[in-house]
Amino acid sequence: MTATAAAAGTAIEAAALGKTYGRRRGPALDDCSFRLPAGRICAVVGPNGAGKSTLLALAAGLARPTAGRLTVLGGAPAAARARLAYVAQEKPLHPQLSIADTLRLGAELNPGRWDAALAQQVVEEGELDLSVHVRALSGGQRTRVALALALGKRAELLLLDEPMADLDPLARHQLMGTLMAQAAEHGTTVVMSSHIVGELADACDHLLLVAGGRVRLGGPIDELVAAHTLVTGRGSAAELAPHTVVESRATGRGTTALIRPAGAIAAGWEAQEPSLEDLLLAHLRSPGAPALLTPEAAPRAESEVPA
Ligand SMILES: Nc1ncnc2c1ncn2[C@@H]1O[C@H](COP(=O)(O)OP(=O)(O)OP(=O)(O)O)[C@@H](O)[C@H]1O
Repeated sequence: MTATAAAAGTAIEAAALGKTYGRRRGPALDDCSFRLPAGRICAVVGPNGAGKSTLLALAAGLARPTAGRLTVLGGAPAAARARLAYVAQEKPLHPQLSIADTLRLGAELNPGRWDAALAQQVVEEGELDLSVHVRALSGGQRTRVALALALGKRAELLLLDEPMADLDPLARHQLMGTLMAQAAEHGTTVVMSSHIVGELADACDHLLLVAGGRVRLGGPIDELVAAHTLVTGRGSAAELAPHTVVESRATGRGTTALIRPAGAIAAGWEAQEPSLEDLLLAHLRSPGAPALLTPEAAPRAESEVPA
């Protein structure tokens, strides 16, 4: 693959990326390196304060890194602004505008790419009256209007910060369906942070786990899950030494551990594939476990990156 072709296939690439807010604070992001291929539906997961919103704001070009390098759609994040849509956690909209005026503003700000029919469909599926002012909407209704704006922009990259958090289960299911159908039809890359594992397992094919400002896991979800094994046995955790032990816990019957196997698992241990939830919980409980980036999520060597 040529350097240009490789760049065309990359939505976001971070190399030793760092962000510190103010001199007195520790870094919100520290030495983060990863690559997100274009066309993926990527979940950004991590505990409160992990740096997820910071990463999305940097990718949206709304904040600047204090260390390292971040490339979005092949260039600087600010240069990609017209081709990406960002929905912030607090879903900022103009409260004094009606929904109709909000969509009209979306059309004016995105000449040549605005999909009025799609934006209107997203609003109408929520049975919202277009003449109602944004200030009169509930949190979940505001989220719907913010997603209508983002989808109407027909962006190549959607950056969604906890998009579904304040939606009721029906609205969540329905909006997620619209989002996934649109992304599949247009090859859109979607990056969304969430704390709801069920929502991610259904919708996302790629994972970025951030904890303590660092990337702990990155890659296709099925590859990350397949790289781990959940073992249960009467022995002690010490017997699992040849493998990378992400987390081990003493249970009534012996030990349960999530490992990254290095070779065969000894007799006496029952092995099974973990669920995505097993994987996330074990890594969240063991922030010191060695990080894992699959080959497609690993950043390219400097020599492969186009100037
Ligand atoms: N504008 C800001 N000024 C100062 N510190 C900030 C700012 N934004 C974030 N931080 C700090 O950076 C760290 C990462 O915050 P961030 O909002 O990125 O985390 P998060 O993973 O999105 O958390 P949550 O799941 O709670 O939304 C936190 O320690 C937070 O206090």
